[in-house]
Order: sequence, then C-alpha cells, then structure tokens
Amino acid sequence: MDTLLSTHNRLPLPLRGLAERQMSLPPSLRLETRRKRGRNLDTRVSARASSGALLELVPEVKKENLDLDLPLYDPSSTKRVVMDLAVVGSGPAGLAVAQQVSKAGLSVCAIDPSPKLIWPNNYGVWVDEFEAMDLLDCLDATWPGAVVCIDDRNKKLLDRPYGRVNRKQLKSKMMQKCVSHGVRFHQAKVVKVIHEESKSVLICNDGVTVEAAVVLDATGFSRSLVQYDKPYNPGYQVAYGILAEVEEHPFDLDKMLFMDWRDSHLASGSELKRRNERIPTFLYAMPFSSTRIFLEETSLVARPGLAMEDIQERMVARLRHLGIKVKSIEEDERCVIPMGGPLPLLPQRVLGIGGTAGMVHPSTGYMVARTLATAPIVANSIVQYLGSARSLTGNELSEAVWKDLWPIERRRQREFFCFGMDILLKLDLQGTRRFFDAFFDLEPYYWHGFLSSRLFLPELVIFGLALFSHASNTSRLEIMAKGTVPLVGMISNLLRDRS
Ligand SMILES: CC(C)=CCC/C(C)=C/C=C/C(C)=C/C=C/C(C)=C/C=C/C=C(C)/C=C/C=C(C)/C=C/C=C(\C)CCC=C(C)C
Repeated sequence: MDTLLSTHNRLPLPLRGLAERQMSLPPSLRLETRRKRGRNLDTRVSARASSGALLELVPEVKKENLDLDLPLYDPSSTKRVVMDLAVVGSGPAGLAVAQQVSKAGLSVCAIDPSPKLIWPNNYGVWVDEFEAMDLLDCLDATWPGAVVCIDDRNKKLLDRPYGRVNRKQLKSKMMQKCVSHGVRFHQAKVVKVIHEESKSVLICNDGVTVEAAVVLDATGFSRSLVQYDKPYNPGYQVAYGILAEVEEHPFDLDKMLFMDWRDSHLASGSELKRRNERIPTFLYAMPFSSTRIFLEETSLVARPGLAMEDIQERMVARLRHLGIKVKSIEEDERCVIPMGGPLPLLPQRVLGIGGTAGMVHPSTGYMVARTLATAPIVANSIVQYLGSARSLTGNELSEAVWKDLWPIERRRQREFFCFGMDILLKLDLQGTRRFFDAFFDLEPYYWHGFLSSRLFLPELVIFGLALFSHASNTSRLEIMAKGTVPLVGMISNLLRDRS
C-alpha cells in the first residue's frame, strides 16, 4: 500500500487527495495510493535477491471495506437543514471528533470518498497511550518491551509495552459510535467551500452541496481545505514495510524492534553503505510469531526525503544479511510522512485536526495517539461554542476552537520538537547513533514524555539539558555545532509567538 500518510502513532492515516499534493513532493516521493494484500508465491528472497525479487512477492492491490450499513446524508430531503458540523475525511481524527460532537446531540455529516475503507497502515503505539484512552481493545498485538540496536555492540532494552493497532477494530468501533449517535455519511470528495457569515457551503465532486455551521478538515496530509500562509518546507519520513511470512527470523517474540541502526548488512566501501552513512535508515519490526513478522525499513527524517527504491534496496540487503527468507508477503506499505514545517494559518474559518493541522510529532513522525487524545478537546470546544446558547458563530467560533487546539504551550512544545527535527536532519549515521545512545539513557519520564508529547517547554528545557549531559563529548560538540542555528531559530520563533 502506498501512502502519503495523514498519520503515525503510528496511525500514520490513509492519504486523501494525494494526487493534488503529489506534485508538491520531490519526484522520488510521488506515489499513488494503493493497498495490497495476500498473494502467496513460492518464490524466495535468496542470497542473490534484489529489491525487484522482493517486490515480486507483493500481492495485488485489494481494498478492504468495513461491512457496515451507513446512514446516508439525504441531499434531496425537503427538511434539509444546516448541519452543525461537517467533517471532511474519515480517518481516525475526523471520526473521533464526529463521534464526540454527535454524542452531544449536534448534527454531523461526515464526507469522504471511501468512508468504509479500512485504513491502510500498520500503526504502532505505546500501550500506555491507548490505555489512557480506554482503547486497549483496539490493539491486536502487544509486546511487553522494545529494543533499540544502536550498533553491533550496543543494544538498549526499553521497558515500555508497545502495541499494534487493530485498524479494522478501531475504525469499526468509531464508525459504530458515529452511526448510533446519528452521524450522516456522504460518499464524495469536497472540492470547494464557500463561507457565509454563520454557515459554510461545501460543494462535493458529485454536485451535492452540504451546509454546515462548522467545517472540520480531517483530510490528513492532503490538507484539502485548511490554508497555510508560510512556505511548506517539512522534512520527510519515508518507509517501506512488509507484513510477511518468513522461514525464520532472529528477533525475540517478546520485544518489538523499535530501531535497529546496525549497518553490518552493507558491504564496506559500497555505494549503499556510503549512502547509509550520510542519511541512515533503520529497521522497525513487529514479530508476531516465529514465521510472521512486520518489517519496515525507515528513514527517520530527511529533506528531501529518501527515494523509496533506495529504502527497498537497503531493506533487501538487511534481510539477506539477517538470514530472513521471505516466503510470501501479505501486504506492503510505502509511507511518506511530512514532519515539522509551519502550522496552518491561525486562526482561519475551516478547522483542522490531525495531519492537516500540523499534529504529526515533528521529531518522530507519530501522530495517532496525540490526535485521538486531542479530538475530545476539539469536540468539546465545538459543542461548547455551538451548543444551546449558540454563543459564537462563523469566524469567531473558528478562532476560539483553533485557540483550544493550538494553545500557546502546545505551540511552544511543537517549536521544540521542530528544533529536535532540525538537529536530526543534520546527523549522519554515527551522529544519529550517538544521539539515540544518549536519548534512550534518559530517565523514562523524559524519553516517554518527549515521544508522547507530554512534556511542555519548561520540562523540555530540562530534557534538553539532561540529554546534553548524557551525551558523549563528541555528541555534545555535534549538538552544539549542528544545533546552534536551529536553537537561535527556535528562540526567535518563541519570542515572536507570545500571545
Ligand atoms: C506510517 C507508518 C505506518 C510507518 C512509518 C515508518 C516507521 C516504522 C516509523 C518509525 C519511527 C520511529 C520508531 C521513530 C522514533 C523516533 C524517535 C525515538 C525520535 C526521538 C527524537 C529525539 C529528539 C529529536 C531529541 C531532541 C533533543 C534536543 C533538541 C536537545 C538539545 C539540547 C541542547 C541543545 C542542549 C541545550 C539545552 C537546551 C535547549 C535547554
């Protein structure tokens, strides 16, 4: 499945409106959205295998839909009214808000070209994040801990349970709640929105119009309706993953492999090794059994993003070196996640959530847990301002909701995460290893809090100093040399944005 993700927490989200955004990406990252599933071939990835041979095992595209009857929006109804909320996009972010606003008794219309489509990506999350939202039933595999291989000699065991999201179960659960609270669905793509004083008119590609007091853009990275007023210059996380049946693999079943930065699979002096030394990739793996495993070769962040073919080539070399013989591939995924970059224009009439609203963690690419945790904030604020008193409408209402979505402390936190991303962008393989060696030696409170967006600026300063003090002398010099300009940039952005 190819995806420009509207997500990770790993709900990296299925891409909506990819085509429009494709042209703004570097050519090597332009992808089509597709989903592949279940074809068994008797081929093996052998010692002579190329990425071409691996790709031959990738099954045909097959989109999977939920088996669910959706109540449809009726454009011909004589009683047609202005809906309270129109949600554009039915990824996790959009459905989470739709579900909660409709629960409060407001009318909601969800518009999506494929509302029943099961989200395409393998999302991973820290179990505590889903537990806090009472979503443990939406994990289909969990590992009591994780492991980070810094290099051949240095391995870190992370005592933090990790899980894979059962995307079918999560989407079914959210859709069922939406249906039981009366959300209406319209299967189309929104092509234009016209704003009037107290309502907006959404024009869909099938000619239908939907009127709503509030419009929420939850279309992920396609950013269909939300506007940006600054140049869009994100870093890109690029990854190629396969869910595969293998003869065997060397990984412990009770640990997920969070990051493997080893490069012994790349021949000394080879071009591939040189490329990996400049812009490293790591292996991320979820072992489900001794013969079934999800493997993803990942470039954490680069600008421009790494070419998918480069990543596939590295993955094949790695699997060969690890003695992993792939018997069949159930599904594959290609992820391109924009990270960092500017926030959308604040405030603006259309509301946003998820990728469209700058909610991807700029230092990690994760998004799902944070988005799901933010949905109640957005929903409550819509309900409060639009509720019985109808205290606010139009631009005033949008301004108030955007403030709740991106309060000053969250904007400061994001500035720090972008500062972190700027450092990561400049590190080569050795620098990256030294950096994560120090990062995962921090007190769990700090590295957990950083990855799960729980630390705010005062604590992030302590986190930064702690990381600095844990770092080796070489790494400190590197942080100072490569971090000074981004640090000054962060400080000036923080001083500029004080409201
Ligand atoms: C979408 C899908 C489905 C998929 C995709 C692909 C994948 C698999 C992915 C994965 C990923 C991952 C695993 C990720 C991870 C990440 C991480 C861990 C990250 C981290 C980061 C960190 C950082 C950035 C940090 C930072 C820090 C800093 C910046 C510090 C600094 C310091 C200094 C400068 C000193 C002074 C102080 C102050 C500022 C106060």
